[in-house]
Amino acid sequence: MSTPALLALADGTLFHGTSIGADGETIGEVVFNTSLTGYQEILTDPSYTKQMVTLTYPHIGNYGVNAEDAESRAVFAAGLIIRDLPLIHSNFRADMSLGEYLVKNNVVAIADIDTRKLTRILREKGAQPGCIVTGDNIDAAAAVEKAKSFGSMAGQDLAKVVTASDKYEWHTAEWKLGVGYTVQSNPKYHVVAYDFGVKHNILRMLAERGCKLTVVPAQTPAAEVLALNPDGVFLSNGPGDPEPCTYAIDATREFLAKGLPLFGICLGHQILGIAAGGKTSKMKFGHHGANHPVQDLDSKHVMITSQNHGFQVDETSLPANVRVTHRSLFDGTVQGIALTDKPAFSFQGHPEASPGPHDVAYLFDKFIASMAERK
Ligand SMILES: NC(=O)CC[C@H](N)C(=O)O
Repeated sequence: MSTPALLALADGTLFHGTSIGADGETIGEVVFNTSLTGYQEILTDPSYTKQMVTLTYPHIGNYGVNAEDAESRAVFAAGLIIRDLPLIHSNFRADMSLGEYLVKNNVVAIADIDTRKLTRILREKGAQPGCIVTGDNIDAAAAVEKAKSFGSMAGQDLAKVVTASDKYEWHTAEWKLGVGYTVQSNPKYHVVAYDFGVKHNILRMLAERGCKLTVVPAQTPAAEVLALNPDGVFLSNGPGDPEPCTYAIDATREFLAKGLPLFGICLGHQILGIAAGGKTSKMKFGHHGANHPVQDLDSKHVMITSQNHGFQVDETSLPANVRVTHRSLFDGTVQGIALTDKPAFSFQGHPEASPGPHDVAYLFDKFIASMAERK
């Protein structure tokens, strides 16, 4: 017999379904993601801390879960909400089913609800807090109150919560079919990567391109990083609101002053935007998916990109020395910036994909080129 589960939204909407993960309850901000595949990478993306993800694609779990596709050390999403978990999974790389993985990682998750209705609510009203509860005698009114108690993602400094506790070196490069993960044994550049909740594929793509990486905790002062004598500094993705990450914003200002090559992704992009003099704001429901069109304003190329953000850099707040380089073709929001007087640039979406298309991978090459030029 399957265990019942309830998803309650802060606005009082109730979705009755089936528990497909751990028993218990969880609260978080509910966001919808339009990726067709990549549920394992999404669950393990630290940027989803305190967020529960609903996938708009109806069948989730078809190809199971494997040991190689994790994007970090653990599952960070606060919960999973799907339409249908298939009875069987099938893939030559799979070690277990999605349901087994959710139980093993203690993730509360619900299936058999109308995810189209849920997505319409989030699109019209904006991302909102929710609560999933599993079990036979669920108190729906209490679940709505718990959802309301979550408050807002605005103002939450979560990068310093999920970051690594100590600095470490990273050498793993990209995954190759029939080989698995490869190792960078002959690096040309030393990059210090700030871990605000870094996705592993970013580190792998930098290693693949000839970088030795020293990954440092979010609150590492600029002086400690400069003492490592890096060729460039990378600012990672991460959860929460960028504005309270003053430690990272201050450090970034110091790197800008030194003229070090800088590359930021997602939270790292927002931190660069603030450090350069701009402002960020919370979006209505953000961008989460692996199928969002973005235009490179220099080449005019349109790329299909991976996205996961709920905050944005406000275009009108940017000073004269910051140029908008990329734009979302969904809503016109800023997707990339570059400083006109420093070797620093950033992207709001995810050039590392994982999951998603690799259309924006050229930005990693651009970062390598800016380090090569300075050397
Ligand atoms: N993936 C990310 O780095 C997300 C950045 C930030 N937490 C946001 O929601 O906008």
